[in-house]
Order: sequence, then structure tokens, then C-alpha cells
Amino acid sequence: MGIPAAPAADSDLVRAARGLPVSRTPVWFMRQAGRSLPEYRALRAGTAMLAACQDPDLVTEITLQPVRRHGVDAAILFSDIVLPLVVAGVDIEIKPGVGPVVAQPIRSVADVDALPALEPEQLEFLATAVRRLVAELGATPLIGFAGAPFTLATYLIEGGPSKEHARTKAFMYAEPAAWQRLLERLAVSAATFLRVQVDNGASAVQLFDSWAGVLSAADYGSRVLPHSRAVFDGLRAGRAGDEADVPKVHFGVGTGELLPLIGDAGADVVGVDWRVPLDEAARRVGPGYSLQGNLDPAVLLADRETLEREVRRVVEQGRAARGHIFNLGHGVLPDTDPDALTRVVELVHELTAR
Ligand SMILES: Cc1c2[nH]c(c1CCC(=O)O)Cc1[nH]c(c(CCC(=O)O)c1C)Cc1[nH]c(c(CCC(=O)O)c1C)Cc1[nH]c(c(C)c1CCC(=O)O)C2
Repeated sequence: MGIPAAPAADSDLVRAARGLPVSRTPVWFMRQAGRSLPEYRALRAGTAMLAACQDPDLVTEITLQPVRRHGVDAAILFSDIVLPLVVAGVDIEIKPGVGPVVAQPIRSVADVDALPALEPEQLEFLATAVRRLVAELGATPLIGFAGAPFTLATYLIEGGPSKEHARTKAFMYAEPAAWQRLLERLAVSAATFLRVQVDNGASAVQLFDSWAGVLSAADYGSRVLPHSRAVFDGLRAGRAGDEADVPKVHFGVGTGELLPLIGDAGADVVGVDWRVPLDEAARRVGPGYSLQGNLDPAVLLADRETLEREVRRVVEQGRAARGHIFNLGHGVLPDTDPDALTRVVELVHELTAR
């Protein structure tokens, strides 16, 4: 009995993203669907990561697992940022413990031109999974996501994970026209990927520009930001109604110096890693944005007292923002005790219940 739950489109997550009053601070975790859960490892056994992402039954079940276990306030679609490229026909494998590895890295203008385009018809499996999830989730919002053009470009150019991203930057400086064409194409494919998720019922979207923090603000602003903006604009294009008007989260790691620009791309929410406290982040992004973050994922590996103290600090500093979605500063580390995540959800709810 009691008051019926608000629909997902009016959930605390969506309201916090818009800066509206909430019943309590919503919580979810980047990489909540994944290797920290034994039930995930059991279900994934014997299926390659990128095959699992294209199987609507597995996507649905894996996406729901952390919602059932932790009572988080949102589900995030089980997928990967490289999936749109894979579906379009780029030869990429996700190597366990390594990350995405690209068979033929992009090294020339001709390579950019040879990149296959993503067609919406190739995303039927995604539409099916999202529709099923939205039906199963009821009042709990589903967050859709895509990788931002820059972060995808780093994998395509480096050929795999990288620390310095030196080849990427060298290509950006040496081949500005090819760089622009590459990021334009990646923006179109990210927008297509997001639109299928929104059209089938996702309540919010997040654009992951995980590695944007390796750039100076000047380079980010002139050579990357316009393409991330194009993704958000592409999601809205041609829509007069509300369907495409879901809240948009924009996130990267090490973006302390870029925070004033990250919101500019068209986000409602700026994701913040653990390096900048949320009260300071609120000053840097300026009014008009909510914040998401920013507990250090390593704190989940520490003792219980430290974890509680850090959660309280993040909650307090988050009050400086227009709205706060509690999250980690980056993804859940694989050896995290799932019970620590559940405890964080309970504590944030307890501390913020209105
Ligand atoms: C950079 C990036 C990638 N993928 C993603 C990003 C942006 C977020 C971030 O900054 O972490 C996004 C992503 N990847 C995955 C999700 C699913 C939803 C979630 O729970 O957050 C999301 C949102 C599943 C995944 N993506 C991956 C796994 C692990 C694969 C496995 O279980 O075998 C999962 C659950 C693999 C992956 N895919 C990628 C990396 C670096 C890795 C890790 C490699 C490893 O350590 O094994 C690329």
C-alpha cells in the first residue's frame, strides 16, 4: 500500500538531474553491472563480452542484477562503448583484464574514410533489450549510454588501451581534417546508438568521455567539445516533443581543469571523478547543472569506518550542487565486495531521506 511509486520519468534520478526536489539522493554506480558480482560471473561464463552485449536475454538479466541486489535508484544498460563500432563491422575484441583491442588501428585519412557507418537497423537487439528492461524495471529508470567521440577515437587510433594517448594526440595535431572527419563520424554513430535507447524507453543517458582529461582545456574546447555537443544535438534533432528530452549526463576522468567546459556540450549533469570535491566542482561548472559522483572507488576496498566517513563527506559536499546523483568517481573495481556497495546505497538513502 502507501503512495504509489512515481513513474521512471519522474523518479528521483531524473528529478535530481533536472535540479528538482527529491525524496532522497539517488544512487547508482558506474560499472555496477559487472565483475564485482558473482551472479554476473556465473551468467557470463563461456560467453565473450561483446557477444553478451548483443544477446537481449543476457543484457536484460545482467542489467537487472545490481538493481535487485543493491536497491540502486537506476539501472545502466549492460553494453560497452565500443559496441556501436563492433556492430557496424569494425574488428574489435574486449580482452579480459585488458580492454578493447582493435585489429586494424586507424593511422591515416584513408583509414578514417574506410570506417563503416552504423545503421539503426543493426540495433534491433538493442531496441528489444531496452524495451524488455523498461517493462521489467517499472518505476526504476534505465540509463542509456554511449562513448564520446574522443574516447572512442583513442581506442581506434592507439589500437587498444593507452596511458599517454600520444598517437591520438599526434593524429589530432598532424591531421586536423581527418581528425575532424573521424570525430564527426563517431558523433553520428553515438547519437544513433543513444537514440535507439531513448526511443525504446531509457529515462536518461550518459556520454562517457572517459579519457578527455588527458587534454588541455584549449584543445578540448576547440577539437573535441564540438563533437560531443553534436552527439547531444543529434539526439534532439528533429524532435519537437518530449521523447528525446531525457536528462543528459556527461562524464570523464581527470577533468578537473575541463569542468567549466564539460557541461557546455549540452549536459544537464556533470560527472565528477574523486579528485575535485563536489562543492568545488559546483563552483567550477557554474549554475544550471547537477553533479554526479564522486566517491573514490578505492574507498570501497577500505575499512567500514573510512567508507562511512567518505560517503558522509560526499553527501555533504554534494549539497552545494543544484542536484546531486550519488555515484563513484569512476567504475566499480572488480575486487569490490558487493556488500560494501549495498551499504553505500543504504547509507546515502538514510542520510538524505526528506
Ligand atoms: C572506457 C570504457 C569502456 N567501456 C565503458 C567505458 C567508459 C566507462 C569507464 O570509463 O570505465 C563503458 C561500460 N562498459 C561496461 C558498461 C556496462 C554498464 C555498467 O555497469 O556500467 C559500461 C557503461 C561493461 C563492461 N565493459 C568491460 C567489462 C569487463 C568485461 C568482462 O566482464 O569480461 C564490463 C562488465 C570491458 C571493458 N570495456 C572497456 C574497458 C576499459 C574495459 C575493461 C577491461 C577489463 O578490465 O577487463 C572500454
